[in-house]
This record gives sequence, C-alpha cells and structure tokens, in this order.
Amino acid sequence: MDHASDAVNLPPGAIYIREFLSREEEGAIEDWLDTGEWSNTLKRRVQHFGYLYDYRARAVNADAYLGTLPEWLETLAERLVTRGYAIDLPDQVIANEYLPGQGISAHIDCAPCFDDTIISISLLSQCEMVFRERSGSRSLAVVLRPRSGIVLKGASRYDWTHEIPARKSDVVDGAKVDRRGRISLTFRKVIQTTGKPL
Ligand SMILES: O=C(O)CCC(=O)C(=O)O
Ligand SMILES: [Fe+2]
Repeated sequence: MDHASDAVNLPPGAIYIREFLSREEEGAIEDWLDTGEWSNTLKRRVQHFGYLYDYRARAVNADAYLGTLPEWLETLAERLVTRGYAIDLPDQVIANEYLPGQGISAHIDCAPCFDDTIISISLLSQCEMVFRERSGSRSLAVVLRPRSGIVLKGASRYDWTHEIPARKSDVVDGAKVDRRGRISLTFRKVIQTTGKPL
C-alpha cells in the first residue's frame, strides 16, 4: 500500500485542507460537543446534527429532520462554501468520537442520500484514512492531522471506499505515533430522504 504522510497522494477528486481549524476552535468544538448528547448505539460515540442518519436503513428517513445546524456548525459549513470546498451549504453533520483502537469500516457515504461533496474535519489526534478503489486493486493511505480537513468528491467519493483502521497507533513519517482520542465532524448536504430502506 502507498502511504502518504501529508496528503501528497490522494485518490482522484479528494482535497486535503491543512489547518482548517485554529487550536482555539478545536478546543471550543470539544466544549460544544461536551454539552451535547452522545449516542452510544455504535461502537464509537456519535452526535447527529441537521438530520438523523439511519445506519441500519442506510438512509435519511423522511422524519429525520432535527432542525437547522447549531450556530457553531453553521459557521464552519459557511466557511467550507466561502473557501470553495463545497458549492451547496452542508445541512447535515455527524460528530464521531474514536478512542485509540476504534475506527470505521470501509464504506462509501450513502450516494442517494447526500450530494457529491463529503467533508470530514479532524480534531485532537492524527489517524490514517485508507482508500480502496472499488473496481481495482489500488489502495492508499493518508494521514489526517488534527485540525485538517479532507474533501471527498468525484471518484474519491463514489469509486473508492474509505475507512479508518481500528488501531492504537499509526506510522507517520516512518515513526510510530500513538493515537489519542479523535473527534471528526463530517459535513454533508442531504439530497434525498426516504421512509424506506434503499
Ligand atoms: O472520521 C472520519 O474522518 C470519517 C467518518 C466517515 O467516513 C463517515 O462518517 O462517513
Ligand atoms: Fe464516510
């Protein structure tokens, strides 16, 4: 597998955003999430904003609307648009918390549910994200640094799966680095809701 330490080697269509957040914002987001309610239904803790995503149905159900994004997330969503990373304003965000040893298995974000731009912002710990081409044997790994963002659109969104290996450490620039607790915020725009599984 090809290892890219600082996102020189991304799947086609992906964009790596260095230092999307300041350290102050990173701390403030942690505090905002602390005041919210984490769901424990998955192995990792999550909070959903805007719309609830139904992991079992792999759908955004018709009754899933939770309301507009809170102001602190709306500000970040607007920044993604003003900086040109998203064309339409994201209206759905999932916060994921990964303790060392936790990850997310290979997947493609629901294609009918969300538009073509998925953006994940990393906080508090590095981790490796692994991409695998669906109709091929290519794979590559990118180290996501705290406060960075990764935009998945085009082929990187639809033709490659992404995953975070469930490990306690990553190899960064040839050195083993222990993971700390990581939080990510994934921004999406809902384009289709349904009451039925897709
Ligand atoms: O934690 C991340 O950066 C990725 C999360 C993700 O892939 C997802 O929620 O679909
Ligand atoms: Fe994803």
